[in-house]
Amino acid sequence: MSVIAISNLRKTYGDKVAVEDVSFTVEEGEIFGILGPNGAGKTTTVECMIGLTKPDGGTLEVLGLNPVRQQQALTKYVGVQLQEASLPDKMTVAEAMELYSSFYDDPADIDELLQDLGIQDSAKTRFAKLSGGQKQRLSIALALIGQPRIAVLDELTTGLDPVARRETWSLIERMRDRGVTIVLVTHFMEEAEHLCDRIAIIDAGRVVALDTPAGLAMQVAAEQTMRFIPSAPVDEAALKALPEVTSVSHDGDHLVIAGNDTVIQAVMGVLARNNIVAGQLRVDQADLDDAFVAITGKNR
Ligand SMILES: Nc1ncnc2c1ncn2[C@@H]1O[C@H](COP(=O)(O)OP(=O)(O)OP(=O)(O)O)[C@@H](O)[C@H]1O
Repeated sequence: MSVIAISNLRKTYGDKVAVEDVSFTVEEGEIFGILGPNGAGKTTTVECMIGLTKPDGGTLEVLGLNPVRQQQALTKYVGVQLQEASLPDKMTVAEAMELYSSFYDDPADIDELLQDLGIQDSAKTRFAKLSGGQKQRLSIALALIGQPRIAVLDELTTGLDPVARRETWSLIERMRDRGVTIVLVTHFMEEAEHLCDRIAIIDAGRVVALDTPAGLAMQVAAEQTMRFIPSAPVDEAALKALPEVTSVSHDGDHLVIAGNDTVIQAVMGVLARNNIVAGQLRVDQADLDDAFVAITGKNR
């Protein structure tokens, strides 16, 4: 079941087209990633989705509500953690949670949520004294206090060290396990690959690809490259004659063979029949990073 449906969304600021034409749907219970270069229109898209920004064109429906006309109703069901969210320096974690919880008719239990997110020991700590990781946990807690059905997280792990980032990932997974649908805007390929069920790549205000992380990688995975040092001279003409092989070249002692997704089995078969061992074998397969670069045509 779709919980978010965006169709031909358009938003301009004066002459500047922030979102040209964006359409996608988000299914209940999934982690949906929005990926794209700087200035692609990701934040504008999610701001329109939650009713913070009024679109110039297109239709949006979130949980059956219109974000423009029914924004107030929508806030009950959608938890939001936007870029650079900040609280007064002197406000403690517990005070922030109480303040936010007062906005909702049926808020989550504050102690339970803090415990779940591992910041119960910081309940009396003031915002200014929290570490980057603790601030992120608090922002997740605030996004969840209203027991939302959808959580929108924009650049949640930017600025976090790798350990804190991985901890945040497991929090996001726990959120999903509670049944919350998650829309995640991210710059990190690894994060999208690890967490997202599906990803929309947005470039220059348009969706240029939409698939699972593996599906996106597959779009550019037609070619694989294997490199190895053969234990004895190889009949290169025989390798080149294989239908799976597109090229055979040398890099020092290494033989470099490119081909389709079954090239490895084909080459290994020839080597085995000739009692040749492939030393220091390395296979390079296209990943989401390659897909992103290929799809957007931009190196990041
Ligand atoms: N309030 C605004 N006024 C004018 N231009 C804006 C405004 N908000 C966004 N833009 C422009 O619209 C374009 C899309 O911005 P947006 O913030 O949606 O991109 P983004 O993909 O989220 O980028 P980033 O990854 O850098 O956060 C950018 O060129 C941006 O400068």
